[in-house]
Amino acid sequence: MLHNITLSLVPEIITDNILIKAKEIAQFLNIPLSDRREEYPQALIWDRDGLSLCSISAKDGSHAKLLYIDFMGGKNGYRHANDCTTRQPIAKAVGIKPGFRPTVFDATAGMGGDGFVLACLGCRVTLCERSPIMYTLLQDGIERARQDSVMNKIMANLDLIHNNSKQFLENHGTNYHTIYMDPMYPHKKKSALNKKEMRVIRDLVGDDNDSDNLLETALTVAGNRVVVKRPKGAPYIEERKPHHEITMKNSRFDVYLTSYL
Ligand SMILES: C[S@@+](CC[C@H](N)C(=O)[O-])C[C@H]1O[C@@H](n2cnc3c(N)ncnc32)[C@H](O)[C@@H]1O
Repeated sequence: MLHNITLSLVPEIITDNILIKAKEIAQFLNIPLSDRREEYPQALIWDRDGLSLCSISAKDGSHAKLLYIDFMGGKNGYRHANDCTTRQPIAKAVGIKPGFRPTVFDATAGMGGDGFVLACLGCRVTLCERSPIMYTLLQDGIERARQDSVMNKIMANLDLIHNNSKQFLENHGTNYHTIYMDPMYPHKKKSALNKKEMRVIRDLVGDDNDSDNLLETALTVAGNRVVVKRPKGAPYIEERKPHHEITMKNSRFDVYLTSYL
């Protein structure tokens, strides 16, 4: 049971269908569905824009959005419109080549941003997320994008599953050319997590301290390669040196080629 969080609907969107769906979400998350969100420090608020995780002010019950997944606007919309070329580092890292689009298992879906870019570039991507709240927010973002005629074509490349990726890969991992991982890096100082969203996700899901086990499994099942995103200067997972690295301003991709293992 998640503590101190409720699901709350704004009155103007309430219909019978939405109420049914809201009850399903509350049951899945094991949280109350309440119209008294001022009694909770955090709430998943469902309004005309969709679902967002919000902090609630104890003083006056006002809310501030912490996490909201939008594939059509914001950073994702910008990347789709202006930055979706096969020259970008993530495309090279996962093994996109002229005439070849790898199937990708994104083992650490998070906000879905990296998986979305790969879907825009024509890869079939399976997003896997173990945090029930992150999964619920992602599902909502994907469903909204599917209602848009342009986005729907890209979203057809994206599947979403709720699971621990290690467990899923043990049974189905050989179906993918590339396994992609971007685990939360255990920063000592909070300030090192520069993006506000990443700080919120870390508060929600904690550090992904089991990423070494995930990498081990990924390396045994991936068809072609495993790609690990790391902050610049971070040690390799398990001190395992990759076959090559692609470096960017603040981060890098460690690329492990399964044919050389
Ligand atoms: C740093 S975020 C990923 C950000 C993502 N690349 C993006 O573009 O938004 C890491 C996410 O991976 C998820 N995660 C970590 N280990 C996982 C595992 N073994 N199975 C499923 N999800 C996992 C965490 O819950 C968290 O939401």
